[in-house]
Amino acid sequence: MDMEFARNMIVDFIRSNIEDSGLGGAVVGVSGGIDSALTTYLTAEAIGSKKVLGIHMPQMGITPAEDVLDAEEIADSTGIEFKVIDVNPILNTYIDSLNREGQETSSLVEGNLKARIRMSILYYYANTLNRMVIGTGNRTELMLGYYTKYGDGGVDIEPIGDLYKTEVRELSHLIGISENIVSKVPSAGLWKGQTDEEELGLSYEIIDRILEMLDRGCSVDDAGKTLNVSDERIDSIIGRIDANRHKLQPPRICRLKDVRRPDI
Ligand SMILES: Nc1ncnc2c1ncn2[C@@H]1O[C@H](COP(=O)(O)OP(=O)(O)OC[C@H]2O[C@@H]([n+]3cccc(C(=O)O)c3)[C@H](O)[C@@H]2O)[C@@H](O)[C@H]1O
Ligand SMILES: Nc1ncnc2c1ncn2[C@@H]1O[C@H](COP(=O)(O)OP(=O)(O)OP(=O)(O)O)[C@@H](O)[C@H]1O
Ligand SMILES: [Mg+2]
Repeated sequence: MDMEFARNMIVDFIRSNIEDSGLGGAVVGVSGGIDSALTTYLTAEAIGSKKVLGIHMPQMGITPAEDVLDAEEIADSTGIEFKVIDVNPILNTYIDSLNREGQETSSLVEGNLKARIRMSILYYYANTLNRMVIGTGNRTELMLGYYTKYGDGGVDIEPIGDLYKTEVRELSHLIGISENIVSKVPSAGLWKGQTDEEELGLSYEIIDRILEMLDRGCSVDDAGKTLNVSDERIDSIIGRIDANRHKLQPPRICRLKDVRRPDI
């Protein structure tokens, strides 16, 4: 891919979507990870840093301490407005209230809740400031459904949604995002020690090559042989794509056209 060309297209996409909406700017969740770093840089380039609010939302005890420093560095180098909001008190209030119902929970359930709390905070500011929430999902995550529905997936536009994770790294490198952010181990940060590649069972380099090959119509067999990956691993990727396809569709509506009386 011509990365300079892609960069210009993404910047134009952000600018024109915000202009067409009549909204006055952007709100981005800045985790200190590469996806939100790249999105923040491109959004600041598109509409000017003064119209971008970045919000870091750590969960004390779970979010690594260096993430806030990395998020601050992204804000400093782009010149955007920046806030830090601790999600712990909000999360604890939810969990205390829900635990009283006696239902058992899990780190995945609580992690998804945390992602939805972050989404609510971003929309609180988008509503208040008359701005758009900018998504940070990449093509790999969107194809796999590797995000929380209505959590980090609950956004207004997805500017980097057609870049594979490995292309996100390439473009971030090209625009000069600091090496410690570009080379950081990807993590959703939903529970302590979580990493994307451990949960997905393969590296992003391999996943992206599998996705590219499947996209070109290659068989599981061909992809497996070319990449030296077992059929089971490739099937697990296909399984994720199939099981999570609903996340990319609007909720299905039960259509009643055939039973509606013509005189009403
Ligand atoms: N066929 C279907 N049609 C319509 N809806 C369907 C459905 N199947 C499930 N659902 C709904 O979807 C729900 C499950 O989806 P969801 O709530 O998203 O939860 P789920 O997909 O189970 O979990 C989220 C996954 O994304 C990962 N994640 C989350 C956040 C950030 C990142 C990151 O990389 O930063 C990664 C996380 O580690 C986990 O593996 C079900 O409870 C149900 O409500
Ligand atoms: N602590 C956080 N503070 C603010 N936003 C967050 C936080 N954690 C997650 N998010 C939001 O959720 C998005 C999805 O997380 P994800 O981990 O996929 O992206 P990333 O952290 O930017 O990059 P990486 O995948 O390499 O860790 C982030 O890009 C960010 O917008
Ligand atoms: Mg992350």
